[in-house]
Amino acid sequence: MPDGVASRSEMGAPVRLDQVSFSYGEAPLDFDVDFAAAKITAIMGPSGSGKSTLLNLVAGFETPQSGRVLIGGTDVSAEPPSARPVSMVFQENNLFAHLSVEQNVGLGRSPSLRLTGTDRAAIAEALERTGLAGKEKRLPRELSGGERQRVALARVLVRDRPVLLLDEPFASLGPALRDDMLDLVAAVHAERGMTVLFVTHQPENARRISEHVVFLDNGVVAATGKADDFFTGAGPEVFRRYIGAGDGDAVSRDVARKRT
Ligand SMILES: Nc1ncnc2c1ncn2[C@@H]1O[C@H](COP(=O)(O)OP(=O)(O)OP(=O)(O)O)[C@@H](O)[C@H]1O
Repeated sequence: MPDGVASRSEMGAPVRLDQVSFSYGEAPLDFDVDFAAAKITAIMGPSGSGKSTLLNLVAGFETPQSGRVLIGGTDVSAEPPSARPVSMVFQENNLFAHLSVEQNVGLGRSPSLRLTGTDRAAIAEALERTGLAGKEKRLPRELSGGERQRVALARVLVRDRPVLLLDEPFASLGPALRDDMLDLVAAVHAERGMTVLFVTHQPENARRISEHVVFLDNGVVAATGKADDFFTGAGPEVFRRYIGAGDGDAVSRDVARKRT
């Protein structure tokens, strides 16, 4: 990639949740888990198992009641989201409706949109990379769903942070477009080596780009391992039943029963 956007960043930072406890007021969530530096890890598990909450704890949108969040070995538990070395892409609502494509991407460089020549070159490069060249002046409502997610990815490119959090970012797209987007994430990961935490319900999505799997159930990490093992039937039984059952809640009840 030319100099404008991306001098290759440092390798991704490891992410650790060290005995993190958190609750929205109901059942507590307890996470004690490591995410390998510079790898893509799929976070899977039944609905309500705590996947989005885990990402929000890493991003700083939620704060642990006890325990620590470490990124690159540094305790960031008390840092606001803007101070953390993290980018995040959600399923939707990533963009400001009143700002153009170019401006939405530019926010990744400067929250006030005071952009230098280097910033503008980086933005142009990221738009080219994500297939959005020519659509710079459009507003989000003038884009397709897939294009909007490309804008969010372009912003990630210009931010160039060592950790990327993806919360079901392509769930609303059709299968072919979803595969294109996953391949784009994989290509960017191959170039930059950031640490990616990828929440998904879809085993085929996880399998396509992930090297590791963290499986959550009822607010705890129920299993971790290599994606190759998990998706070739050699993973833990709890995961095999989740995939096989196609009914996360049934598995969840089962695990809950086992623990009591
Ligand atoms: N803002 C909130 N206020 C109160 N409870 C919440 C809030 N967000 C999530 N929860 C609860 O916390 C638990 C974990 O939710 P979370 O969204 O992390 O699960 P998830 O695994 O991402 O689910 P899904 O796959 O359905 O998106 C659930 O019991 C959920 O109802």
